[in-house]
Amino acid sequence: MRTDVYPSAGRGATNVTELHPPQGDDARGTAGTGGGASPGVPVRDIPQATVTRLATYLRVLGGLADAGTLIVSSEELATASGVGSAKLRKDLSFLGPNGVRGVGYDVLRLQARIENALGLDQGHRVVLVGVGNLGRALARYPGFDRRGFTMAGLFDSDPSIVGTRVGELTIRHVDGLESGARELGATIGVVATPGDAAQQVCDVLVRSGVRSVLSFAPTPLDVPEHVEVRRVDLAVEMQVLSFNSARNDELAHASGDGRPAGMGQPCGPRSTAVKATSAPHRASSGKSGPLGPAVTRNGSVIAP
Ligand SMILES: NC(=O)c1ccc[n+]([C@@H]2O[C@H](COP(=O)([O-])OP(=O)(O)OC[C@H]3O[C@@H](n4cnc5c(N)ncnc54)[C@H](O)[C@@H]3O)[C@@H](O)[C@H]2O)c1
Repeated sequence: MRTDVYPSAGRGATNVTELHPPQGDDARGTAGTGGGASPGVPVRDIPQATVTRLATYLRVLGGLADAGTLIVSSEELATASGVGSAKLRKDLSFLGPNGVRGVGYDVLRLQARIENALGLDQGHRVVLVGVGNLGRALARYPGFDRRGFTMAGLFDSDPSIVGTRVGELTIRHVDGLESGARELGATIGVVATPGDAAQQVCDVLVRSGVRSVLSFAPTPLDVPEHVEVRRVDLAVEMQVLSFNSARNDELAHASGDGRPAGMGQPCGPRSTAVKATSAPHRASSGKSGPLGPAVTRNGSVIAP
């Protein structure tokens, strides 16, 4: 890790987070990149854990809106999001008055309110650097667009793929990243290069004016104070799943249902995801499909 360039940031700095950061409600959110017009608490004061759940509510609301559902109760929305309804009401209270007691939430209105708080209402233009196995898969994913993220530019250093197309986009050489990202109006940079190239790529993104970086590289990144970095590590996610599975076994053992404690059944029917999938909670919109993915007890949404 370099520490010379941005001495006030870097690993452990408050603006560098791992995917699924500690869920403590004390951590203040980072939703202040946009929005802020909600008549509730200023977005900078929304706890990070709430910000994460707001993104989940937004996904569920999107499914409801697609299915033509107009109103959803807090219980339905909470169940579909995998949280308790009290927590959901508390989360939504940060956005100001929402919903009508005994009636529910206006789906489109709440969607717009959350988008505003998360800074999504203007949309984001994304440049992706490193169009290898992972980058290519991300570049092809159609789901970003409908959630407000437009894949605007692809960059790589490999001359054998520069000039080739992925979907609608032509891969550009990374030498043109700084001017290209600026010209494309990129607000988010995705780093999918090998670790040894990630810092250099990140520096160029920062110089181009990008203020949010999502990195899949296994190395920590140093960034100036005004830049937000999130690092995604699927191995960490699987370690969390592994831990939860072991904990569930222990709880089952302690409650005497006869199942052995320990990690002996990682794929068994007690896995959180399988259990949630086998008995998914659906909002009673009268339609079976609008909520799409099944939801785990702890709030993660399992994509279909
Ligand atoms: N976080 C996770 O869960 C996770 C999962 C898979 C992969 N990864 C990481 O994602 C990264 C990409 O993995 P992959 O399997 O797609 O690798 P890959 O080798 O298939 O692709 C890497 C791409 O980056 C390009 N590249 C290399 N140096 C570059 C530079 N300086 N500028 C621009 N482009 C450059 C290469 O030409 C290649 O196209 C790796 O760092 C890998 O460790 C993370």
